[in-house]
Amino acid sequence: MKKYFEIRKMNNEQLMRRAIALSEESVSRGGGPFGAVIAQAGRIVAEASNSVTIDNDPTAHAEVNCIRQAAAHLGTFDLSGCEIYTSCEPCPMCLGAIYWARLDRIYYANDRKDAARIGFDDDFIYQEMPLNPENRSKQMTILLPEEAVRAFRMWEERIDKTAY
Ligand SMILES: Nc1nc2[nH]cnc2c(=O)[nH]1
Repeated sequence: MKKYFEIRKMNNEQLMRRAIALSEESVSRGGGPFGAVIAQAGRIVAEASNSVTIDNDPTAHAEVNCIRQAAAHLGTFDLSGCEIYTSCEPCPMCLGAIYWARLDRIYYANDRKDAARIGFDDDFIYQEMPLNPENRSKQMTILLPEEAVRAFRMWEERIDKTAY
């Protein structure tokens, strides 16, 4: 479904207020209390809220949903030149997605501690990140790297690839 956004240029506070409004609408609909917008030179190109419980998708955070919409809307996986406004500091998954999308800048309102206070694991996952894998609560086991390396070699050797 194609969405048409306002062509009005908005300032940082207006864009964040839109993200916050989306977070409130989300709670009213039974979703998580998170909203995000992506803008290009102050003009909204995508907006989304958290839909984890609505879509049964644990990755459906507001920022990830918003990145997917912006990329679809602009027809590119490279969102450089765009900025994200999110009602809460991105969790590590969303921060990774923001880096992968090459977004220029992040604005956020609530932070990871605020999210922890209402029961979300954002801060816990941030605490796990710098730990050595053997000290994390999630076990990680290396398996068959000598077989998996074949695809990496194929990629390295391919001359007409689309790098990202
Ligand atoms: N920033 C952010 N943190 C979350 N924690 C759980 N869901 C979300 C989300 O959609 N956004």
